[in-house]
Amino acid sequence: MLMASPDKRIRKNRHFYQALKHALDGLKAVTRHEGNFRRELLAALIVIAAGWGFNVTRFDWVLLVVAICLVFLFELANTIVEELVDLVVGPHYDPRAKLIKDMAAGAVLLAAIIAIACGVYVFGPFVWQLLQGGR
Ligand SMILES: Nc1ncnc2c1ncn2[C@@H]1O[C@H](COP(=O)(O)OP(=O)(O)OP(=O)(O)O)[C@@H](O)[C@H]1O
Repeated sequence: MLMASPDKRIRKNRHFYQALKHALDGLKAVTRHEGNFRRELLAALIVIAAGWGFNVTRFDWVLLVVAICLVFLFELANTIVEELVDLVVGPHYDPRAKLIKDMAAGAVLLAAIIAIACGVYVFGPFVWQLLQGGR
């Protein structure tokens, strides 16, 4: 279960900075408590470093950034679904809870497959060239 920030206010945000702080609190919580999110952050940093190293084209950068954002957004949505299901169902087995969580995990899996396909499209030719050069 994720831990909320200690701020106990439940009324509407009074100004933009308050809304921004709460949004950042949410991102901080998911980064601190979700191992998958941290692993994806590390993978994103490696992909960005590889993009730099191989000096990929602007189009390739767009593909990589969209792929990275896609995975982060789906992982965030999956975490929200898990938290909501746990809030409603609690520590009990419920076949609908299982279905909902499995579908949310399936959505992350699809996003990850799309991201991997983008990675193979961008880096595949470089890796192929390296392998050819090594022979
Ligand atoms: N209340 C429940 N009733 C039935 N099945 C559940 C319930 N909670 C979780 N499950 C099953 O256990 C799996 C893991 O659920 P859990 O909430 O622990 O996700 P998780 O392992 O933290 O996922 P992630 O790795 O994406 O964070 C779910 O995909 C689902 O199949």
